[in-house]
Amino acid sequence: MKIAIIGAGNLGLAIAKGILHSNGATTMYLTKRNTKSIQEFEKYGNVTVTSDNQEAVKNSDILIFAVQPGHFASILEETKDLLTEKHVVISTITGFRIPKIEEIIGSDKFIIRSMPNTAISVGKSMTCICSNELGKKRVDLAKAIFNRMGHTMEIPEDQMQAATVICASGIAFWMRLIRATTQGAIQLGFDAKEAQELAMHTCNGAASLLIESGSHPEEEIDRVTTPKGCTIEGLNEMEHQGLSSSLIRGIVSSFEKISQIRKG
Ligand SMILES: NC(=O)C1=CN([C@@H]2O[C@H](COP(=O)(O)OP(=O)(O)OC[C@H]3O[C@@H](n4cnc5c(N)ncnc54)[C@H](OP(=O)(O)O)[C@@H]3O)[C@@H](O)[C@H]2O)C=CC1
Ligand SMILES: O=C(O)[C@@H]1CCC=N1
Repeated sequence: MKIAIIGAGNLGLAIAKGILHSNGATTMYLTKRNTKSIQEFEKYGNVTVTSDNQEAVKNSDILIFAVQPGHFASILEETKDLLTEKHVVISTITGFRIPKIEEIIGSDKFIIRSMPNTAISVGKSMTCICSNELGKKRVDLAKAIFNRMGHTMEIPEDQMQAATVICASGIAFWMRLIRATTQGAIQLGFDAKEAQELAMHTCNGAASLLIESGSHPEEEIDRVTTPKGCTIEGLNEMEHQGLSSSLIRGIVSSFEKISQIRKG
């Protein structure tokens, strides 16, 4: 597969690492305006680093756009005349709806909207996908690409904004929870390194329990909460302090912010 990542920033480079570590590309173009910081990627023999988006588009089939929302329209304008039937346009751009992409490049192109997260760099992204009408013929291809680097779910475009919050921003939310747990562990006497190890592996174990057993979180909580024990004591205190409520409110605020980005 000949893949171009247009906008090799935080997400673009995470995708590049995921693809390179899973040997998912025959050739890869990485673009950004200032290429100095990513020059090292050329050590992979099949990677070309350039600021020339048109060169990347001409020499690739799968185009993954990972630029800031405000830059996307002009980059599509710059490259649209080079798009042919070989190209699959994959956008990761927050709040940029498919009809808006079609307005610029036409509805006769294979368009996929994807929402990965930065865990794609280690092959653990939860990636949501939708497409335009024509792009339905390339959804399986897009899933195959992203399944190599985690788990995918096809969803209607109307749910993409919510998926952005839960899956993409979600990485930051979970990081903060792991960090807070680490701080608690330090207060209880572990050194910082041990504390983080305890927090992240316990988090990993909790997610794996659900993924592998298919059980409901409350079922697993019931298995841990000894009557009159320490777990229920801690859990109830967290809820008195608004743990679930603050998470839900944060998720909704994040969702509303995307509506503002879209209007902007
Ligand atoms: N970060 C994340 O976890 C996620 C981000 N997203 C979405 O992905 C997109 C990228 O986010 P993120 O990676 O955080 O942003 P970054 O700012 O880190 O990356 C954007 C990159 O685009 C490059 N760029 C800007 N203009 C051009 C241009 N004309 N041609 C080529 N490259 C260009 C910038 O480099 P330079 O200035 O050198 O050109 C920069 O490296 C956003 O739309 C975001 O909403 C979606 C899911 C998760
Ligand atoms: O914070 C943001 O706006 C982007 C979209 C999701 C993750 N990062």
